[in-house]
Amino acid sequence: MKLQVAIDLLSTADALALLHKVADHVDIIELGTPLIKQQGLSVVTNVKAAYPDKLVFADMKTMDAGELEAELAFKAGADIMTVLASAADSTIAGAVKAGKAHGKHVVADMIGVADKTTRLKELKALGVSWVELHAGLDEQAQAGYSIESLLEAGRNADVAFSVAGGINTERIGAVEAAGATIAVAGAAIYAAKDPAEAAKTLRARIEKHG
Ligand SMILES: O=C([C@H](O)CO)[C@H](O)[C@H](O)COP(=O)(O)O
Repeated sequence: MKLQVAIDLLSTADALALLHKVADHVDIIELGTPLIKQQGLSVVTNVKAAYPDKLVFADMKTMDAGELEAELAFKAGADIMTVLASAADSTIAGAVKAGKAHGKHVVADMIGVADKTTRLKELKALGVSWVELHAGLDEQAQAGYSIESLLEAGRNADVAFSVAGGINTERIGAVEAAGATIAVAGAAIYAAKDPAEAAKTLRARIEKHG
């Protein structure tokens, strides 16, 4: 299983400072939606220039104009961009078309999708590279939040998936056991006292589970 760091900081300088500490321990660098909204797509270009050998993931959360927004992300240097799974099929198909034209990946973010089983099948047919089973920051803040419903959807999925939603050292083993190909960790790394140590520990948990 690969490790993706989600950077939900608000400046390119802070993102680069964090990456200086953690890049060696992660496979995929995600530039979070708030970061892209604050800095624009220049943050994607700057991070890709600094880390050309890493996969750079632009968390666009595109809801409309799929082909256009995917084009913008890929032209800025992203290797992977996200479209919302709740968007119209035509939006997702447009993003996938741009992904194919650029030889890059489009990921469908399942945030807010209630009927996961049906949508997962449709997304596979639409040709996304993988789906992200995701509970966003607001959902995580609700009382009684559990990652289990994401893992259950993953166990039953017939498509490659990543998981995002408060992954930490306690939860990452269950994420891998559910069959995820990528674990996404945001706050567990960027908000840690020692981000390098946090990323290293998450990586070690993955290696321990094989
Ligand atoms: O995608 C995310 C969220 O919608 C804000 O942009 C997070 O990056 C994702 O949830 C991973 O972060 P953590 O949940 O803090 O691990």
